[in-house]
Amino acid sequence: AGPAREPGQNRPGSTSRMPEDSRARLSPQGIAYKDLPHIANADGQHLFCRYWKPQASPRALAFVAHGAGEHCGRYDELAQMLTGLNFFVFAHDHVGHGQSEGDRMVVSDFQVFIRDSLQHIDLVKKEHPGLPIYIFGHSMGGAISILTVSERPSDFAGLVLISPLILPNPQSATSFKVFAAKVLNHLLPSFSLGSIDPNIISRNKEEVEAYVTDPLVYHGGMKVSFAMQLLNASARVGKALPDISLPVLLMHGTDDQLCDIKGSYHLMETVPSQEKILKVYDKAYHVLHKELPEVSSAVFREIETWLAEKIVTATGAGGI
Ligand SMILES: O=C1N[C@]2(CO1)C[C@H](C(=O)N1CCC(COc3ccc(F)cc3Cl)CC1)C2
Repeated sequence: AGPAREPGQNRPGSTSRMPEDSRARLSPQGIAYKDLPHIANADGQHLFCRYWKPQASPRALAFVAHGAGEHCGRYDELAQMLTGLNFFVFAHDHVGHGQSEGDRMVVSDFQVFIRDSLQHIDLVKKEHPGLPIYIFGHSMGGAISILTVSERPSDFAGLVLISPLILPNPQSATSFKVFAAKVLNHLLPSFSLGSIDPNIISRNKEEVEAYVTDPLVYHGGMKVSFAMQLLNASARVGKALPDISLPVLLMHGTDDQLCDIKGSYHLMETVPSQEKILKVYDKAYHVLHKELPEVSSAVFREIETWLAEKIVTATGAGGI
């Protein structure tokens, strides 16, 4: 009956699967989740997590929500900067992204991203009770952050948004495309609308190259069903803005072709926050934290300055 097989090893042609528990569950890259920092979401899907711990005991927490098709490892530099301010930074790869489970860039409902973020935030808050928590979001992660804050209006000390998805870009979501997407979604939800042109994410060629060669970034086309979820998200964001009243730091490039800067202007006109700052970067493209050096260094400095003054006053360690 052929060579002896390890228990559980499938015989060719057999349909039985490996035991579906954490011991055997492998990431899309084939790494056992038991060897990776992870959480299991409410649907039992394993989400890969990253944690950046400060040297001293943390003064604040920061959750980072990454964007469509990318992964939280791309925020290492931002996180390192924040640990320098004694922040404990944490993030995960959203369902269907990076080293987390789920079909690539597929989500049953945009709310799954918000639900999973709140689960992770609640988990870390339990380990660090009483610390102020800030939430960061870029692009689609900006929409996730806004909707996460709108579910917990008093839980967050501040919201930092880097070229957030608020209004779909009129090019990528013309009314015809929206109509077509709605019709297609019923007929061919997996129909591909084509992938993001990497050259429009940043003017920094090295960063474009890093994006193109990053194996954890999804380079396939965007499915109609996912585009519908993004449209659903931007509609929900529009409804949530009037209830956002926490401090907001917002940054957007004038030449962003993926998320319209008009969305950020709209946010500034709509959120009732007492403190809301919009920094506009002339001629900059979409990924401001991975743009030309003068832009990205200004973005990091902006965030660092804004936060430094906030946690000083928050911990009352201000001047005399
Ligand atoms: O560093 C980074 N940043 C990234 C990549 O790598 C950019 C990407 C990201 O999140 N978005 C860029 C694309 C955009 C498309 O939007 C739509 C498309 C069709 C449609 F019908 C309706 C919409 Cl709204 C969503 C937001 C994350």
